[in-house]
Amino acid sequence: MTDAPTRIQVAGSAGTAPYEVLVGQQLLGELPALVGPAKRVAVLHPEALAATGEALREDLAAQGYEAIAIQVPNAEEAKTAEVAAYCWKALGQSNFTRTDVIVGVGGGATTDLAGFVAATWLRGVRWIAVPTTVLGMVDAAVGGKTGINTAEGKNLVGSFHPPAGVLCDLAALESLPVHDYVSGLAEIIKAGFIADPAILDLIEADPEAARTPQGPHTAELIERAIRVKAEVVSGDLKEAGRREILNYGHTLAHAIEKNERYEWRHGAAVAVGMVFAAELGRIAGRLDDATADRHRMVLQAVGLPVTYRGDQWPKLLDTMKVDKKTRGDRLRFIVLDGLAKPAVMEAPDPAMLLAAHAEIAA
Ligand SMILES: NC(=O)c1ccc[n+]([C@@H]2O[C@H](COP(=O)([O-])OP(=O)(O)OC[C@H]3O[C@@H](n4cnc5c(N)ncnc54)[C@H](O)[C@@H]3O)[C@@H](O)[C@H]2O)c1
Ligand SMILES: O=C(O)C(=O)C[C@@H](O)[C@H](O)[C@H](O)COP(=O)(O)O
Ligand SMILES: [Zn+2]
Repeated sequence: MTDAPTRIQVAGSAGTAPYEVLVGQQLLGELPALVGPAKRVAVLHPEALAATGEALREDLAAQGYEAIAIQVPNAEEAKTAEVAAYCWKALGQSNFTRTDVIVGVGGGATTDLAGFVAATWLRGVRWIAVPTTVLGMVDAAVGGKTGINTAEGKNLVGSFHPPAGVLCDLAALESLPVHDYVSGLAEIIKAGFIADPAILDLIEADPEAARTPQGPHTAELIERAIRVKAEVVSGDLKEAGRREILNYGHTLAHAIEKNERYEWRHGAAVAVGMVFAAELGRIAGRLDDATADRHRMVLQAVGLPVTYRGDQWPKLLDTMKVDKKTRGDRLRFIVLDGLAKPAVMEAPDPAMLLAAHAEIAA
């Protein structure tokens, strides 16, 4: 017998339906109920999860669905217009209609792509997220931000298209390489700094344990971070305001990812980006020294990076200009006015940006 899963509600907004995020073990039995009366199901998965994708496809076929598997490249290589076009072709060739359903199984890159394909195919079909990384569970699969990258930057094309449900099967984390597991901790730590400091206390108490799925607080950390995300997106699906707090650390992070040709994991870049944002807050006199220093300590304790090459600043600054929070020529950053007090900093003085950069420059 497995315990009943935890169910976290995400409210519908802007005309979208509410849905649940389930966290537990052996959740795939929940899939048919979510798929509902569709005739066809497309299981979109990365190369690394070929066996999982095929097992899921077979399972759905055994339940009577016309099930196809669409294999896409691992990680950010999947978040391109070319791969999206490949998926559209597969859907077209299987006569995929508006009542059919896409299931995205994988990390955040895969679910971002799957959601985007679902948002654009026939102007929108239902989709279900089955995240298999820490980062996917606590952040990417929840909230309906879907998208792909372009040559100019990260996530520049996309749509708000919430899933019909999210199944976080913690058993999937057993096969995740430690580097990827730890990368996901960055978004959990982000949730700690912007909204739920108990997360930071749990990680700081035993950072080594936080690095593994066997740690005593794994489920609690994941559920706490999901609750933060669910609460925020429930009130502001389309990022008209408060949702911007989820972008803490991301302005610089996305520029680093692009600069590294997406060879850095998103979470690693977010770790550096949060230290930068904390320094910006400190330099502006908005954030106390202890909270700013706490960023470096907790991130380093779990093995995340807190510095980046110092010679890249002009390129990073240039890329930050296309960040989605930018308005005209005004760069905007999420900073902290204190622990769990996120706020927007509008058009900071370039000298302040440079000073914050000096604090993260390796
Ligand atoms: N939509 C959102 O709100 C949102 C939020 C946060 C991040 N993101 C996006 O998520 C992406 C990062 O996601 P990620 O950190 O999950 O990385 P990822 O999706 O790139 O996955 C990392 C690697 O792990 C493999 N993998 C996935 N699950 C596995 C498993 N269980 N066992 C073994 N290998 C597995 C993947 O194939 C990939 O090679 C970025 O593109 C980021 O922009 C989106
Ligand atoms: O859900 C959100 O809103 C976020 O900003 C969560 C981020 O962790 C995530 O990386 C998101 O994809 C970034 O979105 P973007 O709008 O800056 O591309
Ligand atoms: Zn992120």
